Amino acid sequence: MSTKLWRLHSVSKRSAIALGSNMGDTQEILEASLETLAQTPGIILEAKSSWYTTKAIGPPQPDYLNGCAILKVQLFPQALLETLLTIEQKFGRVRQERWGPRTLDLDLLLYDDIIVDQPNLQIPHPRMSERAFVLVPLAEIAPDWIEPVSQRVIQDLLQDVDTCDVHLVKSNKNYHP
Ligand SMILES: Nc1ncnc2c1ncn2[C@@H]1O[C@H](COP(=O)(O)O)[C@@H](O)[C@H]1O
Ligand SMILES: Nc1nc2c(c(=O)[nH]1)N=C(COP(=O)(O)OP(=O)(O)O)CN2
Repeated sequence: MSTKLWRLHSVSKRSAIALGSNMGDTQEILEASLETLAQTPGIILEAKSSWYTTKAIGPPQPDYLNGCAILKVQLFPQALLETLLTIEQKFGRVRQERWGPRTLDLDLLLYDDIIVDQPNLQIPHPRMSERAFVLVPLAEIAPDWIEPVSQRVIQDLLQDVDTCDVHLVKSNKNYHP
């Protein structure tokens, strides 16, 4: 995947992303999408969480496999979003109904401590603080990251959500890229 120079910071920023899949070989898709991200110019994979099965929120559909990753990025937020959407398509993502099933969903959760409110991009992700399927894996790899709107750390936000539908499938504890 090529990256134009104007999309590169000279210094690295830290970003958190969420990964989800409930169609196809979900674990294979999530692992391969991280590999693709790690091979993208301007992106270094810093940490990945364990994988969790989670009950789908939205219309009736299969359970999801969810996880999170921390990236060191030289891409500006819009370029990072564009990269995520391109990788979703590469893995066969088709947009149909809202919150419908998908081979791959990559959401940009956090980017350093900045707040972005643009028509096509909101950071922090506007629904991350209410989603156990995001907070459980994110708390594993970034418990002390401050969510800049609420000014609360991730492990604190996790205390306010019901985690009973989030189950550990594959531990990536002690994973070092
Ligand atoms: N923080 C965000 N991460 C990913 N996508 C975002 C974000 N903020 C706005 N968007 C827009 O949402 C759709 C992608 O929807 P999904 O169903 O989550 O794939 C895309 O058009 C982004 O521009
Ligand atoms: N358990 C679980 N449920 C879900 C999941 C998911 O990953 N895990 N993703 C969804 C899709 O959210 P989408 O990215 O389409 O919309 P958003 O803009 O609200 O994140 C909807 N429901």
